[in-house]
Amino acid sequence: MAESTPIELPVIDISNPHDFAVGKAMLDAAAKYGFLYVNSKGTDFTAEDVDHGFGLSKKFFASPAVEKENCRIEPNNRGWSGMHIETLDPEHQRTGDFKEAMNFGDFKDGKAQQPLPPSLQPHESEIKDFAGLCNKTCTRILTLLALGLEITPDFFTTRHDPSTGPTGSILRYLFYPSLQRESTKSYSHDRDVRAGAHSDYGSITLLFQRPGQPGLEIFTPERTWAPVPIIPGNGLTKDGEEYPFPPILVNIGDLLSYWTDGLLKSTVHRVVFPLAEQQGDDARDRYTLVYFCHPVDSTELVPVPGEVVKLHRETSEGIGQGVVGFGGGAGSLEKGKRPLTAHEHLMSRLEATYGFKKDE
Ligand SMILES: O=C(O)CCC(=O)C(=O)O
Ligand SMILES: [Fe+2]
Repeated sequence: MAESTPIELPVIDISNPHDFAVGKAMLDAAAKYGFLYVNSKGTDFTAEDVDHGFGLSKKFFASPAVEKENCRIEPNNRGWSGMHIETLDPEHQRTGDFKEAMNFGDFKDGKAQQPLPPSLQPHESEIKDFAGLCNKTCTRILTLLALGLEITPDFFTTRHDPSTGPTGSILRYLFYPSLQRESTKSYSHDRDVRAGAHSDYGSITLLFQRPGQPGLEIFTPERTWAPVPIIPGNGLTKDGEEYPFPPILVNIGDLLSYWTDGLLKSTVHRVVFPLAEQQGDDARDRYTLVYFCHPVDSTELVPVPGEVVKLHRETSEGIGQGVVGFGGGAGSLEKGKRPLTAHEHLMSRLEATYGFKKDE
């Protein structure tokens, strides 16, 4: 079986979040693929920040299971989920995802609002700082998307400001053990996957990856699975320089797709064991850091204003056909019904994935 052709996505420089042309380029990519890279130079991160984040994640996943057990994931989506606990594509998966994850919710006055395991307790402020940098980078991206949509530049950022109220934003450490680990013994190539096909729930997602640890694939408009390279193109920036760390992969989530009536695409993706890994020549653990950015819980998802979304709404046939993010589009709300809040939108998605309702 041949590995399919990798997808080519644009790499966008977000160092100036007020550049209209960059906003348009970002909107184009978000509307066409739902995925794009941002150049790691011109974000709010240094290579050291990112290395340090991965270091903490490794330390956590290597810690004893009994310590992680005390931080088990809760219905608020915070905490640790062990191997096979999450099943992102329950219709097609026989076994849960071949991964472990640790989710951190909002920090308040510098403190995590959830139990932290002993391996991470001494690092609370570093984790908070990393989440803060993620939020800052998302502010740049959301400003550029607003420019592209020709609405007030702070339309999204004022609604994603965690200092104004609780949000559903999550920083997530992920660990996908290689096929040489004991915990992947039961893996069967025909039936199993590292993370099942899914779309993300929030506004935008940032994904940090490590060189040499591939696995992400996206479902293309041609209805094929395409691997996403960790470092795109020839591995260098447009100016022929090396990236300080692999470009951050950004994707649009269901909520932002819903909010823009499907103009921005929430693209289905999954994580697999790459062919080389399956053939046993190149066993690699994969670690990723993910930031799911969500609006403040109380945000009402009234349709995003402006001519760009309006024109899309008038010309698109997608509304109500399951391609505009979960639950139709904000613009197709029946008369007399109140808009969903960001919190309600998230809860409906989480219930569909974890089935928390069933256990209540
Ligand atoms: O780890 C990855 O590569 C992707 C993770 C992901 O898609 C998710 O957690 O939603
Ligand atoms: Fe995802």
